[in-house]
Amino acid sequence: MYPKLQYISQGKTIEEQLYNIHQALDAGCEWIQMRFKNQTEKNTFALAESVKFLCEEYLAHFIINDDVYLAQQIAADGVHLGLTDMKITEARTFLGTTKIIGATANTFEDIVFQTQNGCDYIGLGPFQFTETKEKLSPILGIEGYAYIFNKLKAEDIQIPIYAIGGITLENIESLITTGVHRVAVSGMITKSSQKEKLIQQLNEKLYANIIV
Ligand SMILES: Cc1ncc(COP(=O)(O)OP(=O)(O)O)c(N)n1
Ligand SMILES: Cc1ncsc1CCOP(=O)(O)O
Ligand SMILES: [Mg+2]
Repeated sequence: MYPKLQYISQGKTIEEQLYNIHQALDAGCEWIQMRFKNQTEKNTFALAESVKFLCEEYLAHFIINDDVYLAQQIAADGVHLGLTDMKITEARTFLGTTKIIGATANTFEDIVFQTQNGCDYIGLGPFQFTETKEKLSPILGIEGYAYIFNKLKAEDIQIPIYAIGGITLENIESLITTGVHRVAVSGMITKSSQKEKLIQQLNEKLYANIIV
């Protein structure tokens, strides 16, 4: 099963991205999503090659944001796709069944739709406001997660779900009360001056529950 913590990379340059990813891996992150927006094909490819090498060294999962072709080209472990990116069914046909395909959802209906289309996990959010992403979907808050997780339970829908969007260490316990046991985070780890301690604390909270 996938790690319960996914780090989404940040950085405006290849160097900044590599620095942040290396730091996250050194601090114990076991799953990296490379998110490098508005870049040339050449830059994105160069970064992806270096990140693949790093993730292999650290035995970490490595997925790429948005770009299914790049994920295949460099043999990444998979891809994360939003509601306006390539369709999950198309990506599955292209990548096959061995690759991880993550899908974004903002509502219960999105989760049902993306799950039926064959994704492996869901990134559900945004939890709260974040500067990391522009054009955010409606904020879910604790109430939104509680509502959606109740419906998932009632309809016995089972798929790994990662909360995302402005999440901090202080939010984890209340998220867990709603049924969330997995998070995808960017700013909290990138900005932390004590990454190793933070990741240890996050994992302690996420793995404290018996649900895996
Ligand atoms: C784990 C995870 N969940 C959601 C997203 C958001 O994807 P998307 O809606 O396609 O937005 P961009 O990240 O492409 O701006 C994600 N990346 N990861
Ligand atoms: C990519 C993405 N999709 C919804 S919120 C978000 C940003 C997550 O980053 P952060 O943890 O810094 O809010
Ligand atoms: Mg996207």
